[in-house]
Amino acid sequence: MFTLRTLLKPNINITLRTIATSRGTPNAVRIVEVGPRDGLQNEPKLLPASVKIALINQLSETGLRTIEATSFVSPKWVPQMGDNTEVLRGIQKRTGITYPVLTPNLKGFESALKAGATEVAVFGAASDSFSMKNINCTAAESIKRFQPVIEAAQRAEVKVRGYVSTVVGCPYEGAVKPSAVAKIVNALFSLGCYEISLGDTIGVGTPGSMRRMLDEVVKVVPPKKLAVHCHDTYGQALANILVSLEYGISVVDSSVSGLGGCPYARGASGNVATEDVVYMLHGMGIETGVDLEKLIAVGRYICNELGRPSESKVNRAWKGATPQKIKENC
Ligand SMILES: CC(C)(COP(=O)([O-])OP(=O)([O-])OC[C@H]1O[C@@H](n2cnc3c(N)ncnc32)[C@H](O)[C@@H]1OP(=O)([O-])[O-])[C@@H](O)C(=O)NCCC(=O)NCCSC(=O)C[C@@](C)(O)CC(=O)[O-]
Repeated sequence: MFTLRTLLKPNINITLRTIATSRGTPNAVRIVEVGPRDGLQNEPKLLPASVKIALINQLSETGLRTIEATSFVSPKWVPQMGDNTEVLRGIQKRTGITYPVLTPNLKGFESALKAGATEVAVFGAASDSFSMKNINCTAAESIKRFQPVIEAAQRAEVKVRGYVSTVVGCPYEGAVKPSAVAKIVNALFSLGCYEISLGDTIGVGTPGSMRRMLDEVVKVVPPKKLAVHCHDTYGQALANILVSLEYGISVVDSSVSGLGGCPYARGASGNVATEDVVYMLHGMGIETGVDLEKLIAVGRYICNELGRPSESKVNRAWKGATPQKIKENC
């Protein structure tokens, strides 16, 4: 049964275990911008491909090195991503930037390859109910489905990232056991994914539940091979990212202006906003290579297209301060 109490269970061992597991906060973080995919996939109104292309091209100017462009999933399941080939072919691909796409099966992988993908991602979950709703198979079945995708990608010299959803809580099953997360993380890593992104799909995690989960996961995959993917439903995303940094994780997924949500996770809000993550990291002296001012302009562009205010607190607060002024202030 899903209860917040289980997720918020206090853990008196946190301090001791944090000291024991802390690998030191990294000096630099790579941000994986998921706005064009995760951010837009849930939009009920179909956006023209030209807007998605303009969004990605503008993001390419901000210093981001990884921009998830689209997904090669069934258009019956996620209509918004039905223009995947047009988008991937239409963007200006910059040297030094990768544009990964989601591929749930071999059919998706083959279409992505034809459209010019050089990096793909498979996506599983730590809870069977979410996996069934999302990709129509259990977690164990998904591993069997991903194996030929990863093999085909290896033959084509295409890098594969692995996602694990519901790493803390599942909208259908409630609290998820850290051991279940570690099991699928290990399976994806063993299959050949170069990095595993840990998704708090419905944004219910707290620093306590993140630590309990990470304690198990870092036993099977080193922090350097992990990323975190936090949704901000309960306003905990930045705190959870901070905890992940303490574990030595240096890759953070986020979405410009906090766009998004998963169509198969009721009530889940958008990803943590890239502007907010960059602001926090720069304030901590951690490099991202991202120009915050340019990013804010991109956030405003896409929010204007969608006709809604930005979900990023930094974007809303930004009144034309230069990055230098911000640096001095925080
Ligand atoms: C995985 C499937 C396809 C299985 O769906 P299925 O119905 O089990 O697939 P199937 O193999 O039985 O095929 C059924 C139909 O789909 C077609 N089909 C089959 N595969 C493809 C494909 N790749 N591209 C295009 N079409 C495809 C196939 O050709 C067939 O067409 P029909 O004969 O009926 O005309 C389906 O469940 C699906 O597309 N799910 C989409 C899930 C999705 O995109 N979810 C959102 C992304 S995950 C996420 O947001 C979480 C994450 C990653 O951000 C991390 C986090 O926050 O936790």
